[in-house]
Amino acid sequence: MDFITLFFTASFLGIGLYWFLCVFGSAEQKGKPAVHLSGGSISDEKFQDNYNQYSSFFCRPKEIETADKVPAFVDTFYNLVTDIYEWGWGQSFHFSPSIPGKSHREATRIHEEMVADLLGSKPGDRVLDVGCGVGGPMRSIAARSGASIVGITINQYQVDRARIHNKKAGLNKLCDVVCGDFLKMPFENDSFDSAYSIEATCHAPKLEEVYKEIYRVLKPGGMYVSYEWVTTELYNSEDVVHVETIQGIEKGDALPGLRSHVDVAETARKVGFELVKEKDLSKPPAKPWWSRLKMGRVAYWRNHMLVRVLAWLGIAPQGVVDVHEMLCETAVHLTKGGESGIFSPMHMILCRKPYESVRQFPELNESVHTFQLS
Ligand SMILES: C=C(CC[C@@H](C)[C@H]1CC[C@H]2C3=CC[C@H]4[C@H](C)[C@@H](O)CC[C@]4(C)[C@H]3CC[C@]12C)C(C)C
Ligand SMILES: C[S@@+](CC[C@H](N)C(=O)[O-])C[C@H]1O[C@@H](n2cnc3c(N)ncnc32)[C@H](O)[C@@H]1O
Repeated sequence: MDFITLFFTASFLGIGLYWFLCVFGSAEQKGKPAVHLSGGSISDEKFQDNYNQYSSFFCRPKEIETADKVPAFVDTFYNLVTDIYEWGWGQSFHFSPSIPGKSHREATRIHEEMVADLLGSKPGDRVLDVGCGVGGPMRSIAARSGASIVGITINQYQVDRARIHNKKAGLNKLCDVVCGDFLKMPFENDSFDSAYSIEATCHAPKLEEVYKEIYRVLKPGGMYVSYEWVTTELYNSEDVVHVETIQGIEKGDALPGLRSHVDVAETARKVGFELVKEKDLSKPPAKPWWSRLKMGRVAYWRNHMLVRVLAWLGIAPQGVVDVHEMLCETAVHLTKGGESGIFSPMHMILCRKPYESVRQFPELNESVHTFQLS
C-alpha cells in the first residue's frame, strides 16, 4: 500500500469512527439519539406545515394580539423542538450558571436542587412544577427532598416522555405529570404545599394570569420559587441591536414578548404574594450561563449535517432542518443577550402566599419588604 492510499484509508476510517461515535449517538450525555428525532405528537407529514404556522405566528411577538392562541402555538413549538432539545441538551430544558470543575449536568442539577432548598421541601409535601417539560427538574427535586411533585405541561408528548423518564429513574411514585394549561389549572384551590416554575412562565401572554393561578392552588403559607426570563436594567429599547437580539430570542423560543426584570416582583405582589427574596442568578460572581451554547461552529455544523442527512433519508421529518436552523439562530441571539447582559433567563423570586389572604386588598402588599440579596 503506498503512502497516499494509506493516508486516505486512515482518514476515511478516522472520519467514519468520529461520525459514528459523536454524531449517531446523542449530542448530549444521557440525551436522545438523533435517529429517534420526531415531531412529538404531530405526524411527520404535518411537521413542515406546523413549523410554517409557528414561524408566521411568532414572527412579531410583541404584536401578538390573539393572546388566547398563544398556548396552542406553544404546544406546537414543543412538538417541533422537544426531541431536538433532549438530543442536544438533555432532560432539563433550562440554563444554569457554569460551575468551574463541574459538568453541565452537575451544574444543571445544582441549579434545580436550589429550588428544593429555597422551598424547604420535605417528604410528604405536595409540590407543583409549573411548565415541567420532560421532567428533568422534577426528578432532581424529588430525589433531593423526598417530596411528591406534580408537573403540568401544555404538551402531551412531553407528558409521555416525562412519564417514561420518571419510571426509568425509579421516581414514578414521587413524580407525576398532567397535560394542561397553566393559565387554567385542573387543580383545587389551596391544594399544594409549594410550587415552582423554571424558565416556563415566560410563555404566558400575561404573567399576572399564571401567577394568579399559582396563588390560587397554593395553600396559605405555601412558598413559590420562579426562575424568570427577563430583560435586565442594561436593556435599552432605543438601541437597535438590543431590540434585534430580544426579538430573536422571542421568535426562536415561542415567547409572546419578554418582560422587564421589574415586572416580576411587581406582578407577584399584585396577585397577593409576599416577596421573600429576589435575585438575578446570572449576575457575577455566577459564571456565564451562555458558555454552554458556545459549543463551537464544528459542533453546530455537525448537528446540522446530521439533521439534514436524517431528513433526507426520511428518518427524521421533513422540516426538521428548518427547525434546527431556527434553533441555531436562537442560540446566537441568546448568547448575544447573555454576553451583553441585557437578558437573563434566571431572575429568581421566592414568594409566600400569606396565611391571611390579602388578594382583595393588593395595596396592603405594598408594605411588604423585598430583600435584594447580594
Ligand atoms: C427555556 C427555554 C429553552 C431554553 C433552552 C433549553 C433552549 C434554548 C435554545 C435551545 C437550543 C439551541 C441550539 C440547539 C442546537 C442548534 C442543536 O444542534 C442542539 C440543541 C440546541 C443546543 C438547543 C437546546 C435547547 C436550548 C438551549 C425557552 C423555550 C423558553
Ligand atoms: C422551556 S420549558 C421548561 C421545562 C422545565 N421547567 C425544565 O426546566 O426542564 C417550558 C415549559 O413550559 C410549558 N408551558 C408553556 N406554556 C404553557 C401553558 N400555557 N400551560 C402549561 N405548560 C406550559 C411547556 O410545555 C414546557 O414544558
